[in-house]
Amino acid sequence: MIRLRDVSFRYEGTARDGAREAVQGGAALRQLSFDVPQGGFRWLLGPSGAGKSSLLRLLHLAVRPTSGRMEILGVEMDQARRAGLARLRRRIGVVHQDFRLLPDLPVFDNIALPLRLQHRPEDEIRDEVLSILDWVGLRARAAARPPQLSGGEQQRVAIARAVIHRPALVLADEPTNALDDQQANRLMELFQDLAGLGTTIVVATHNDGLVRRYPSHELELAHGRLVRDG
Ligand SMILES: Nc1ncnc2c1ncn2[C@@H]1O[C@H](COP(=O)(O)OP(=O)(O)OP(=O)(O)O)[C@@H](O)[C@H]1O
Repeated sequence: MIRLRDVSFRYEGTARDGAREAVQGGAALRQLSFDVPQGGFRWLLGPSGAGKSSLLRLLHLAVRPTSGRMEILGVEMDQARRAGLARLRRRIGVVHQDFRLLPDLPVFDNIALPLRLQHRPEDEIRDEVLSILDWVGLRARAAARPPQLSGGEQQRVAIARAVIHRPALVLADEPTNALDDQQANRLMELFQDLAGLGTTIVVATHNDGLVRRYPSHELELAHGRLVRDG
């Protein structure tokens, strides 16, 4: 469950997720109020600069609202302590626009990371990673390093890493921009399956064709404001 009430956000410091140094400017997000129920799917739409990535950063707890109230997975942000936030973030899977894979680690270990953070037994990790590598069609590339992969392959690794630990919330920023139509359709089927199992999913995209093929509830931003919720 996500709940925002009058949430505004202005870049003033450096984002914890390593976003570029903040610059002076207006509010990136203005007075957003919306809910997403557990297991809900939302398209996040709007032109470049509308605030989609900023909203995903906020939902990923990489930055905090400048004002307003925000509840993520049942935790009210005001009350959340730093330790609690780290725990909460482990229940969120993210596909970053620029993938953010660890370049020196093999594909296998990149995907295994969220499971290792959960201290899962290595044999279990091996089974889970190999099975998702099959699903993304990259088992043969398990030992490769991310820089040796194509953009589409890297994006599929990023997707596998985001969902392997069955997070309660998945946030994806343009997760199909390096995929062909068939791969994008398979990703949407995965998202639909995950939502059916109770995962909340928010996907920012400019892929109009995909949105037409998979019509769903839309959150649309313009100049940092929510102009559509339906
Ligand atoms: N780290 C930052 N520091 C300062 N301003 C930022 C930062 N990141 C984004 N902005 C500004 O916040 C506003 C919203 O940007 P954001 O990246 O959230 O838009 P977007 O809808 O995701 O765009 P795109 O579709 O191009 O990714 C823009 O005015 C942008 O310049």
